[in-house]
Amino acid sequence: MPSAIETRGLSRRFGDRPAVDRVNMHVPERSIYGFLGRNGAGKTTTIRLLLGLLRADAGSAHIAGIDVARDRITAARRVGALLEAQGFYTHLSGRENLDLSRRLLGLPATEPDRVLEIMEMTAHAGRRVADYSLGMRQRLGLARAMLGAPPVLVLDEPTNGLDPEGITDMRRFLRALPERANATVLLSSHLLGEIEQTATHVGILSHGRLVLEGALAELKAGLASEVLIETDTPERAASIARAHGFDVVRERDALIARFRPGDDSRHATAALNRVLCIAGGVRVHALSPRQRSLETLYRQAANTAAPATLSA
Ligand SMILES: Nc1ncnc2c1ncn2[C@@H]1O[C@H](COP(=O)(O)OP(=O)(O)OP(=O)(O)O)[C@@H](O)[C@H]1O
Repeated sequence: MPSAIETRGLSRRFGDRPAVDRVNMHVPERSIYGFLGRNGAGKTTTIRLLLGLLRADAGSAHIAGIDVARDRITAARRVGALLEAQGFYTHLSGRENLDLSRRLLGLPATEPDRVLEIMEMTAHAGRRVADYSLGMRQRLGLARAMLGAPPVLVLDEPTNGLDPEGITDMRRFLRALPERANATVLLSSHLLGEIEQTATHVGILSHGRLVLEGALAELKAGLASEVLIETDTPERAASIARAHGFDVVRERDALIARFRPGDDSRHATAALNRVLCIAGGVRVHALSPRQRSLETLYRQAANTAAPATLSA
């Protein structure tokens, strides 16, 4: 599948600290790519590099096939962004704000109405932005990012600060965007639930390194299945299971057995049960399968990127 965004060895330091460290990113066309990482992981710096707002120290970034460093203006025309500061004139209406932006971009006069309709904002277009809810402002921001129909949309934490209803609303728009706007969406967030519910692909950034990337469903399918062991004697259960070759970990108060990827989890659970109850005499109250979640992927990926590996 062709890439809407592609970076090779993309790097940027601040002082002697790498903020973005040799990142090779592939965002497939028409995907919703969840760009995940803790605060300070380097998401915003990567986005600024992609938008040509910051120069890379090394490596390259291509947006819709255009090299951002070589042809910043053309690359910028292929990407629409919704960043934190929206900068609307609040005494003007939504439509007037969009019209100002479209004039600056030299786009046809029909553009504001086109994007307002995509974002279901036509009915509110004549109202002053000062009277908009935060959710409506975010929708207007998204509409503005779509002016000129760029093939790539970059959205930085688009649900930040929204109330639950606004979040549900925004997620619905996000999921529909590739189809409605005929665009690829890079969605930056530090919220796993957000990405899990909207993204088709993920890239996980940790200490400036891209530690995991791929189609979310495939990554989840590749995860080993896990079961939660409920027992009154977790220490004993863990040591018996380990002695029989099971991979057992403690997570806060829970005891988890992780099977190998590809293992039949029903057989593996039965084998674990035999070992604990029959061979070990452990009283097991329950062995419950755990959902293969983005959280597991995230935890495993983040653990593979200790800061010690970061020096260039
Ligand atoms: N202009 C700057 N000068 C110095 N250091 C910076 C600058 N911008 C970012 N950094 C540092 O680079 C690292 C990555 O920051 P960045 O803002 O890209 O992370 P982030 O993943 O977007 O986090 P957040 O979600 O908090 O915005 C951090 O250690 C940050 O302190």
